[in-house]
Amino acid sequence: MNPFSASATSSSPHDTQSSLGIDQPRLLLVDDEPRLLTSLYELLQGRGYQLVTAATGGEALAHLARLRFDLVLLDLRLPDIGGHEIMDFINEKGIDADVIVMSGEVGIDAAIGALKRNAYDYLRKPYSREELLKTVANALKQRRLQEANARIANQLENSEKMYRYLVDSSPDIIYTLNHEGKFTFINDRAYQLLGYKREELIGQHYSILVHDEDLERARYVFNERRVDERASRNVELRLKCHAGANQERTFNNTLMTISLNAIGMHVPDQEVKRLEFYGTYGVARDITDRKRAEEVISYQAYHDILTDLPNRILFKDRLGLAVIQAKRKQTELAVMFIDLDRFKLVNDTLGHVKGDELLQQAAGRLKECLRKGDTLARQGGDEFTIVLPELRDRDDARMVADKFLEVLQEPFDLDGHAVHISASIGIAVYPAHGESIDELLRHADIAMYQIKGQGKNGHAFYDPAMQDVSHQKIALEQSLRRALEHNELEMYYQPQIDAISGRIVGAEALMRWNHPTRGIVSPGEFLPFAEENGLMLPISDWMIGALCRDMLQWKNIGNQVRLSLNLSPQYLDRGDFFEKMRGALLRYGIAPGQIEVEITENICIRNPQHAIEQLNKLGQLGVSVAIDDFGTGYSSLAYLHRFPVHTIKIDQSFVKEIHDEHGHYPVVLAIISIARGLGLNLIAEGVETDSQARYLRANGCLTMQGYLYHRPMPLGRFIDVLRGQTLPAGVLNVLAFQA
Ligand SMILES: Nc1nc2c(ncn2[C@@H]2O[C@@H]3COP(=O)(O)O[C@H]4[C@@H](O)[C@H](n5cnc6c(=O)[nH]c(N)nc65)O[C@@H]4COP(=O)(O)O[C@H]3[C@H]2O)c(=O)[nH]1
Repeated sequence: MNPFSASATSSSPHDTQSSLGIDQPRLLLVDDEPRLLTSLYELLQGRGYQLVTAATGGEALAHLARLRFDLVLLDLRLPDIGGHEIMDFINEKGIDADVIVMSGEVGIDAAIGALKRNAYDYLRKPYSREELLKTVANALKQRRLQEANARIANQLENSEKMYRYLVDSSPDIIYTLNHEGKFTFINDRAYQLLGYKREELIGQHYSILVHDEDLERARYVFNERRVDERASRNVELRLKCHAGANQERTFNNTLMTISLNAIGMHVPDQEVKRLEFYGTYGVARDITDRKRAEEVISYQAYHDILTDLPNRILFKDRLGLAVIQAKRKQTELAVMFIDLDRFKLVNDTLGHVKGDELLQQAAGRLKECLRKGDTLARQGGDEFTIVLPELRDRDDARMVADKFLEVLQEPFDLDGHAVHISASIGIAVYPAHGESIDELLRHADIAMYQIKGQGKNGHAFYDPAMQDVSHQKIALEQSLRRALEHNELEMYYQPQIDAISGRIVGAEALMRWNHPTRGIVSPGEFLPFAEENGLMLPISDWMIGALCRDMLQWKNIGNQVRLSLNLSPQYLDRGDFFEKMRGALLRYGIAPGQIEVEITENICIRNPQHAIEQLNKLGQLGVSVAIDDFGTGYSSLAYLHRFPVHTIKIDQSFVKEIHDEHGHYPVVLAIISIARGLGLNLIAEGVETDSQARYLRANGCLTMQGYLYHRPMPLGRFIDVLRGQTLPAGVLNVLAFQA
């Protein structure tokens, strides 16, 4: 039994921890010769080693199985199990311990056998103490180095793994190029983004990826040699993707925009003692989506989304450039201002969606009339502007304008509705009509308004005399405001006659403006203007008050005829219209049943729900509703059921058609039968001749309004006429004639 084995080790029986590094190296001393084992033990003791001894092969194997050793000092000749067998055991079990064989064997075989079994060294007994100590120290040193190496190798391997993982799972393309610009490494992302496999790119020149137009810029980045902060950063380039192979990108699989950072790679040159360039290292980020978003944003900033045309900002820019060019080349250019006539009507009647569709179709037609280099833009609403650079002469502009009018005249198909519109076009020519952008645009606008004022559907070149017209407009606005303040407005009344009895059954209130210098101005001249300038609401407020005051005077003569008043769409749209009306009737003590409001068909379709509510409230109050100008608007018959309508007025344009009392006028007949079918009252407007009156009467329209009976008249005269109701028919006619 080994005398040292119990005391020789302080390790726990299950201790398998290496003694190198943290603890002292652990050595197993194996020798069957007690004296040798003791002297070996004593020799190594106190030198910082943990020592375990074994006197037999079996004992040695037991220790090896239980503990981890750094070094085994092994005698070959043991009584039970030989040294070689112990080494075989060590090798087979993969025990990580170095072995120094100490043997008295003189034959070479023992030494060869030991070295074959990976012995660290072979010491022939008797060995010198120094030799043994040195060999042990060397073995442990080598072992320490090996372990350190293994640790470093392991760390390197881990770090390599980590970097490879980071590189391959990076959202960016990461690559290296050699000094010739050929790929030496590229990560997996290249395949996902560009559609090229790694092996397709390795060895290829970077230029196969770069968009031709960007090659020049790419040269600097892909050949980047700098490594400091001056190295390329965030350089934008377009790369070509592998056609078809790209699965991830759903759009634009031919080009990808990247933002590229690159730095040079260098190795120390031993001979000349400086850094030698051997390639570049780069990271490319896919910024296609961002670029796209930026492009969309910038496109939207300069284009009209509805029609896809340049907007006013881009137009001004283009016009500015065209003016500079024209100045340089001393040529003329034309600026046009187009406003679609009747667009508002379409928008109000068919709704905004159809209105938008009309604008799109109109824009498409206008675009087709242009040459390359011309710019068509949408200013907003139904207004378009055009610049025709390098005009040969004004006839060119005239021809283009004619073409515009021609293409817009064709009916537009809006979901089965054939819609007709026209346009008013104003033209200003550089330099004659202005040299600055604003001047040209303003003058084209003035020319356009001139056409509008002249009945629309045409074009006109700017003329300085037109300035007067626009000044007149400003003056008109000012004087209309003054008219309200100075009480220059007045209500006239036109009687409505029962054709059978010849009696006045109602009257239509029509507004007049007693202009201080122009005399009596009819509403057609100032009300549309008031609508445009926000004056319609105060004017309508005034109208309600004036009507109520006037009606009090009829009341005083004991007359109860019904009064029709015209209601502007803007007024009906206003939330408090109903309250105003009710308040006024209450204040003046007027019976609502005496009032009928006239609305045009278009009002019913503009905002049907609101209109229905307002008109229903009026109906509940007792006020009745008449549809004016019936048959001229866009309303469909279906609306008649939805509105609380009591009366339809046949528009005077249809009445005018009647020349022969025995003729056939289908539109008039259709309107009469609609009124009859729906149980509505019917009034014919603009009756001027006996034959018209007779035709209407014969076909069932019994209430007439028109010059044949009475012209619209001021209140005083109207009251006289009402008083005369009791007079014989002949006297009535004289009164009518005087009016
Ligand atoms: N040729 C001819 N014309 C006749 C005859 N009988 C009546 N007229 C005219 O025909 C127009 C009928 O009025 P409207 O259709 O409601 O059309 C009106 C109405 O839409 C609007 N309007 C008139 N007064 C007011 C008002 O107080 N408020 C609002 N919102 N609109 C008004 O202005 C339009 C034009 O009014 P006025 O110039 O007064 O023109 C009136 C009237 O003077 C005739 O036998 N022959």
